Amino acid sequence: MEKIKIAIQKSGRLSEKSLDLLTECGINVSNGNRKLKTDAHNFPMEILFLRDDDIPQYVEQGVADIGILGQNEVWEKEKDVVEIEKLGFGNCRLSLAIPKDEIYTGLDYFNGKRIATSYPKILKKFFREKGRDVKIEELGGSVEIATGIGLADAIFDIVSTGSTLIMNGLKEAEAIIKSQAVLIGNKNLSTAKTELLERLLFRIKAYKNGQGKKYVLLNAPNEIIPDIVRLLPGMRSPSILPLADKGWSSVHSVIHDDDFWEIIDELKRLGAEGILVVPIEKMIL
Ligand SMILES: Nc1ncnc2c1ncn2[C@@H]1O[C@H](COP(=O)(O)OP(=O)(O)OP(=O)(O)O)[C@@H](O)[C@H]1O
Ligand SMILES: O=P(O)(O)OC[C@H]1O[C@H](OP(=O)(O)OP(=O)(O)O)[C@H](O)[C@@H]1O
Ligand SMILES: [Mg+2]
Repeated sequence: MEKIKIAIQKSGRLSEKSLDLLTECGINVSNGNRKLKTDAHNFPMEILFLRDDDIPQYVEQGVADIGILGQNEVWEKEKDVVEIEKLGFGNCRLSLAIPKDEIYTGLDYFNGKRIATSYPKILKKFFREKGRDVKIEELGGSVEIATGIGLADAIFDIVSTGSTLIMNGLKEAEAIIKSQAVLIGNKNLSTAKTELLERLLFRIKAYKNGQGKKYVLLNAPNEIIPDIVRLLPGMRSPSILPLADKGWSSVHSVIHDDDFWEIIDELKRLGAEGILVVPIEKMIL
């Protein structure tokens, strides 16, 4: 039987979350013995553990059929691959940063300056579009050190919390682009592999749909049910079941984490009782 080959990061920011996603999709992978290639136990899938920089090229060539990596690497490598699905982790931005005591005057500040980065293509394209002339110093990593050692006047690198910038005496001047982990794929997958990809995607979407949502069950007197339904639209509409206690119903619905507490407060104010909140593992729409 044909297997789909997926490339994930061997060790780094995305490794654990990539494996966790496969686990959430019911795909069991054992990687205890540092093997760089392994088979899933219960899905026709082979997992390749690689440097994230190499994944776009391998997916383009078909060495791997699909891969998980940051959009930043996909954009930088400019390989002929398709972005299939955003995965909702590895969220970060690519930013220009300068020494903290400098006065930032807008993009003109960078005219003629040396900027250190591991993302020269993205940076070159950005300044070309903005019509500014900069000198790019390409570095493989530890980019934040570049200004402190006199290699560059500014840097362009990944920022998340901003603490690496602060620790290295820098401040964020411009956030250029946002990135997150994505699933990418080869453009010419066989029919069998496309079917396997569809099965995987179905599971990824079911997992993603359940993220950031809660299942809520509550009891309420029938006269306030219309108000509660207005608050809890649910997926289609909430389920309403009569309780053994006449004049009362049980309402079941899905709510987003974002407005969770506001809705709970309002439900209580309306007179709902016995509110039960349950995490959602998967949701198939
Ligand atoms: N601080 C962060 N917060 C969130 N996501 C991040 C952060 N740093 C990096 N990422 C994302 O995770 C990806 C991998 O980051 P990591 O630092 O592990 O890369 P790397 O050092 O290039 O690894 P490799 O050894 O595989 O080349 C990045 O390309 C980016 O998409
Ligand atoms: O804004 P922050 O939350 O501080 O995160 C940003 C840092 O995270 C990444 O490095 P990582 O820690 O993955 O180490 P690396 O240099 O080995 O890639 C990135 O290259 C930045 O240096
Ligand atoms: Mg890398």
